[in-house]
Amino acid sequence: MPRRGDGHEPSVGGRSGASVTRRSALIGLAAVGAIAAVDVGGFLFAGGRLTPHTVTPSRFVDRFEQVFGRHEGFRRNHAKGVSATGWFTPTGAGSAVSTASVFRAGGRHPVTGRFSLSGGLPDAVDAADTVRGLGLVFRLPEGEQWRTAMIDSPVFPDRTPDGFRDRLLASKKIPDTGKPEPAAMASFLARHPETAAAMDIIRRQPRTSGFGDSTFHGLNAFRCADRSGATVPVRWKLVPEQPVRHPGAEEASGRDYLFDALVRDVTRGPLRWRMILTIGEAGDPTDDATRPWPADRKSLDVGTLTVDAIDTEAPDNARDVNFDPLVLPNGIAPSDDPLLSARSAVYAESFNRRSGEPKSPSRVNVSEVPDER
Ligand code: HEM
Repeated sequence: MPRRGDGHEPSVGGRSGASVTRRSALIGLAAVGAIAAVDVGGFLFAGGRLTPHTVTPSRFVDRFEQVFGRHEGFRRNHAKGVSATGWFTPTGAGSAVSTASVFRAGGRHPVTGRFSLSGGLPDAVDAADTVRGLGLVFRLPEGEQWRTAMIDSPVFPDRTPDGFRDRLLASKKIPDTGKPEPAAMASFLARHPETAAAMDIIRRQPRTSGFGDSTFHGLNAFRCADRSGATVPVRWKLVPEQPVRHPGAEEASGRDYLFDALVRDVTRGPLRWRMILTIGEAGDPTDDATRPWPADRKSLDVGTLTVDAIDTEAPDNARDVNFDPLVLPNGIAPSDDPLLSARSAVYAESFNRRSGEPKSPSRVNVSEVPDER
């Protein structure tokens, strides 16, 4: 089971300045998954940050399979999950920094989401300290989309795609003990002090009780552009409106207890999160997701995400979406974060592999969740 800071968190890759072209190419694609087939290889290497000698999308996905095994039809990371639907209501505050239609006051945009746990095991046992994920597709006017995938950690453990791929191996569990080889992780951390520092930050964040009271962080920096063309660096997060609880470890029980609780919560009424856009200042790192920005940075409350339905993964719902973080609307562009382009390319490789494989039922079947524990 992947744990916070142990090396199984999803990571990303990067490219700068190409979002408009990519977005334009994607508008009008009817199938949400079709993105995967568009531009994996060429775009990855055109970015110049990944080379065939280091990380390729295929080698990266091979690494996930090496660590977690090959589970046909499932995502190679964040394999266990459920589909969700709802909508996003902008406050209009985001229009101060971005022309994106998703931030314009007055709209209500349909959203498809997916709640997940990190790691490549589709039948993983839910655990309190496994990294929680939320992927979202915002369906915007004129066929635009915004896709983002976030986790409940305040920083990412890795600065580069290579670092993430190496960390995965260092945290691979050995069958004898069911734990990673301590010497392998120690050696990795000695070579990656930025990961050691990020893990300290992650460990200090108190755990919350489940998906509904988790804050989900986008972590990678992006750039917003206003009407005059002026740009600012941004990061975003979703902060729960649900009361936050910090349970003791003894509260966690049941193979699917996190997903079961999510299903029950939504049965009682919609869940809501505020989307907060943090505005970076000169000198704030935009190419290093291991480093937080100073706490006093200006932030904007740009809208509310409402989730009112959870569904078992099935054809044509979130199961068949690639939550590629470079599918961006006009008004939001990638930063120079090297994780972004790698992330885009590796997600596409994972998507392409799983799309061509036979499908097994998802571990979490929403209709079988008992009403009460
Ligand atoms: C080089 C860095 C990364 C790599 C290689 C990576 C890899 C992957 C892969 C292979 C998947 C499955 C994709 C699919 O089959 O659809 C995935 C899913 C996911 N990743 Fe990453 N990841 C990276 C960074 C990140 C970061 C920085 C975040 C959070 C900010 C993140 C959050 C997620 C989430 C939430 C999912 C599940 C999305 C879904 O439900 O489909 N990843 N990742």
